[in-house]
Amino acid sequence: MTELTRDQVLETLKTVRGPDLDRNIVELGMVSDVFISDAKVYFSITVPAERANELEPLRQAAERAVKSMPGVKGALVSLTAEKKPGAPSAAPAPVRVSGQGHSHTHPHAPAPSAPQRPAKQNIPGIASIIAVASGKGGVGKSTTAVNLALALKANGLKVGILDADVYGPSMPRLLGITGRPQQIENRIIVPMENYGIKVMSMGFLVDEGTAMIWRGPMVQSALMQMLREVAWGDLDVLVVDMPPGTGDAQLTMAQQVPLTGAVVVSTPQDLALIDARKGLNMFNKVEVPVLGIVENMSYFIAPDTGARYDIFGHGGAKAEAERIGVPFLGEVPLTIAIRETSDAGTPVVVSDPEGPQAKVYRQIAEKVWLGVQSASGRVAPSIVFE
Ligand SMILES: Nc1ncnc2c1ncn2[C@@H]1O[C@H](COP(=O)(O)OP(=O)(O)OP(=O)(O)O)[C@@H](O)[C@H]1O
Repeated sequence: MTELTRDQVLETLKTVRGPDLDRNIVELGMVSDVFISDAKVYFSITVPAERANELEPLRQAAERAVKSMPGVKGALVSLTAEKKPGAPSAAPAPVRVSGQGHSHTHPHAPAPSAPQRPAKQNIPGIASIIAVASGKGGVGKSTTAVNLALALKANGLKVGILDADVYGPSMPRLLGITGRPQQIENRIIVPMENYGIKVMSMGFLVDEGTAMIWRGPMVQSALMQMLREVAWGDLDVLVVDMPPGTGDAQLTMAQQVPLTGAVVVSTPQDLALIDARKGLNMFNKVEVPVLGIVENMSYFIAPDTGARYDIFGHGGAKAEAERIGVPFLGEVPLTIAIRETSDAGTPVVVSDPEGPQAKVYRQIAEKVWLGVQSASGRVAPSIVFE
């Protein structure tokens, strides 16, 4: 088979009409550079910010068109917001961050006036709980959660993962775990385990593909059961992979789980950042300290040349974090390695622990752990991060 070229992709994209239907998206100059790697195609489409929701079908049409090309194994298309020259950036949301202080030299120092959080019943044996959340789906929240957990483990901590994304549990697949957990006395469930971390997910209890209709109270009780009726043993940290979004279910969850802090994952596009800001506000509302923002799919690394391309508007999350005064935890590039290892159930932190991606996650884990220590008012133990 002949190799797929950018021109062929652009030719195909000419069949996708622009929002005003007069010309196609290529002629309208809406398509970014196109990158092809291992028969997977990556590009973004620039749209006016205010029309982003309305233009989601356009993104899907472009993705479908490319995926249907012979020889294409996959496509990742994102919408990027158009910046009007000279337009002021959106006013920062009034995010108050508990426990982060105002010092530039030590962003994690607890603020003396930090509001008292309502007492939630702690879970015996679990020293700290971190939520990994995103304002919207598909930004790589679960991928970040699993690699963060493994990076914390790699540094000697006792780690568990609770997959609270009951609508689309992904931990069984990401960690390559099959089978059902055992139940011991008093309905207590023994968590599954792989790579040295304990895991509980609704995905172990229902068959994949089984349509689950969850109503709010069911979600809450399933979550509470997975949290409190599981033999977690002693954990330094439990990482909770939250369901995407900032609706009632997420809010209740953030309220009911005794969270030490939250990590918000975003992609760099302005549009994703608007959603990320909603996530930050949600934690702010329930007075859970925000440990920081991770920018995922920050830039693209071509696997053949190792060259770096900033096609996704890299840096947006960092700027946003600075603007609203929350720590910026790090940039994770879009790489084939991260995607393929996740799909194979061997996340990059364990499959290539010395590689550049694992290093990024370890650095994020270091910052998160420091944040956890200061949010819970403890002095960081002497764990040495490289
Ligand atoms: N840095 C990355 N590089 C390459 N692919 C990535 C990266 N991060 C995530 N992905 C891929 O993007 C897809 C979505 O990731 P993931 O499932 O982690 O997102 P999510 O935000 O948890 O999604 P959902 O909202 O559906 O639960 C997956 O196919 C994953 O492998």
